[in-house]
Amino acid sequence: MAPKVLVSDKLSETAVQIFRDRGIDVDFLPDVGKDKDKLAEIIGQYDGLAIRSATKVTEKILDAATNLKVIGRAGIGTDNIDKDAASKKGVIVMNTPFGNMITTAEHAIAMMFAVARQLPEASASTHAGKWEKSKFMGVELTGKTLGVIGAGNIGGIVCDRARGLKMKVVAYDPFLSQEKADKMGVEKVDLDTLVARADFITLHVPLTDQTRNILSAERLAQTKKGVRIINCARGGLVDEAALAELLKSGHVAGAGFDVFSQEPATENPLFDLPNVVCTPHLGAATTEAQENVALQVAEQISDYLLTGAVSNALNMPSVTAEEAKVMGPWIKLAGHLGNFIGQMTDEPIKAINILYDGVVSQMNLEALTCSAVAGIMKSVNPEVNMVSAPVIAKERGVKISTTHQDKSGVFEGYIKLTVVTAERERSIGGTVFSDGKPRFIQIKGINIDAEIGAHMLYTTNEDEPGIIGMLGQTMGQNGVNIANFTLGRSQAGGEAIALLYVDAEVPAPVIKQLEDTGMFKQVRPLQFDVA
Ligand SMILES: NC(=O)C1=CN([C@@H]2O[C@H](COP(=O)(O)OP(=O)(O)OC[C@H]3O[C@@H](n4cnc5c(N)ncnc54)[C@H](O)[C@@H]3O)[C@@H](O)[C@H]2O)C=CC1
Ligand SMILES: O=C(O)C(=O)COP(=O)(O)O
Repeated sequence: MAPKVLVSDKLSETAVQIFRDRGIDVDFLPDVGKDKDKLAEIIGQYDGLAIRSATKVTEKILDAATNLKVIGRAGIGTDNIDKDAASKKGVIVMNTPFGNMITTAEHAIAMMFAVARQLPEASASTHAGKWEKSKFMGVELTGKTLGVIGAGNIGGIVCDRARGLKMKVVAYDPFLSQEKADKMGVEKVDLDTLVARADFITLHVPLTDQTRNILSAERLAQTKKGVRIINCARGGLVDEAALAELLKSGHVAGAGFDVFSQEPATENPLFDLPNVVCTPHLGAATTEAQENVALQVAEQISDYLLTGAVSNALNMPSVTAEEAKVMGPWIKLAGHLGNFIGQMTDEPIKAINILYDGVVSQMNLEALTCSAVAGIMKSVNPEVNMVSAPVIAKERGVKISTTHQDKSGVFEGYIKLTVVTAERERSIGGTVFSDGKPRFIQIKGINIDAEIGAHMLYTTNEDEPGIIGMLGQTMGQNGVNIANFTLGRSQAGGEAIALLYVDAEVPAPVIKQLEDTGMFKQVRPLQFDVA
């Protein structure tokens, strides 16, 4: 059945066309995002959701989204999505980090000019036939200092354009390296210095717990008299009430706001103040940007739903379509290795180590690790997937480490997974043969060669005669067909293991019968998702 996607915000119809062209069933309901009850009612039908900023993807919506696999944000900011809840539920969250960055940077520059020359008020006055030539005295941008808070993609473009306008640019961004700042021709400063020196301040940070209220009442009070403040990033970054007071007192000379703490904004302390230019979240509103983001988000969602390729995800490592093809069997192997250990382990896991050797060590290890961890967690929670597993593991305090080397010898590559609990350490190794089939090649340090089937039986015993006969006889008596049988024993002697690949789940009484023989140390039925 074709995957189904809901577009719940006003995206360009290009997105709808792309979904259709790619064979995806799409519902274009651009007003449903604003109606949270309706959205909760229908979201359960969809595998994918394409949104802008109007749709709020809350935990409640995610609870109702029982089939959802991916949320695609046609734009940059994802503060309207409960990403923690999405990750826990295994839903990938993607955005389109570059599609509207130029457009938004241009809007910030436009705001700066509008505020510097009071363009909206001068225009309204002229329209009204007033010709108030002496009322609208402006300031030049040339030679002024621009303080950029957040010098990422949009902030970086703003810096570039501002330098073209002959402004001095100072930037505050803890993740901006000195080398990058030098390359951009900006001075890297701390926030105290920025607010003390800037004639114009523009914000380009995401809204997070760290950035909320970054221009607080106290910070705003430290700004230079006559400063002009531009916010085309997110409402909630600036204390609007405090700014309104500073505008009224004349300390702040002007402000340009595209975003507000409450949106849609019908009331705001900044409204009706002179020299405050407001736009209704138009930062990304150009035909070019809207085409870009619609096209990108539709391609990304389609790629994921149809091929497993992941790009621009915020809660999952990227996997290209090419990688998805080459890595597919290895991702499956990592999952099976994890699942084997998960099914063998009844006590809490303290640490997971994954060794990647040979060809596999050159692959996208993050994705492989997510798959292995998901395999482990699946035995306790079948809903876990590659997105949610690392989050759940972290919540439980499980330490995950990886190592890689290139000396695999007989195999082109292999993965060895070790899990540590308070009582013991368990490990299993596997590889993928040229036929593309994942196999287990080492359990407890004992070499084997076992194909992986949906139903298996794992036994351990003292290495002594009669075991194979007992297994074969018991299975036969109970009508369990053995498709494959793999044995191994430790080189030092003493311990032996068997892995049986059986046609159906081994019933509990059969397990009991084997245990009652007293010939086995351990008898475990195992299931693997080999589909
Ligand atoms: N008005 C509009 O329509 C639009 C608004 N936006 C907003 O602009 C924001 C920025 O977008 P991009 O530049 O593309 O994101 P980005 O991720 O490329 O850049 C954000 C920068 O902020 C920095 N940063 C993070 N925490 C910080 C902190 N506490 N203090 C200082 N800097 C910090 C990061 O290091 C990064 O360099 C988005 O998150 C979104 O909220 C984006 C597009 C359109
Ligand atoms: O991309 C972003 O972060 C934006 O804020 C753009 O928002 P919008 O898609 O215009 O609702």
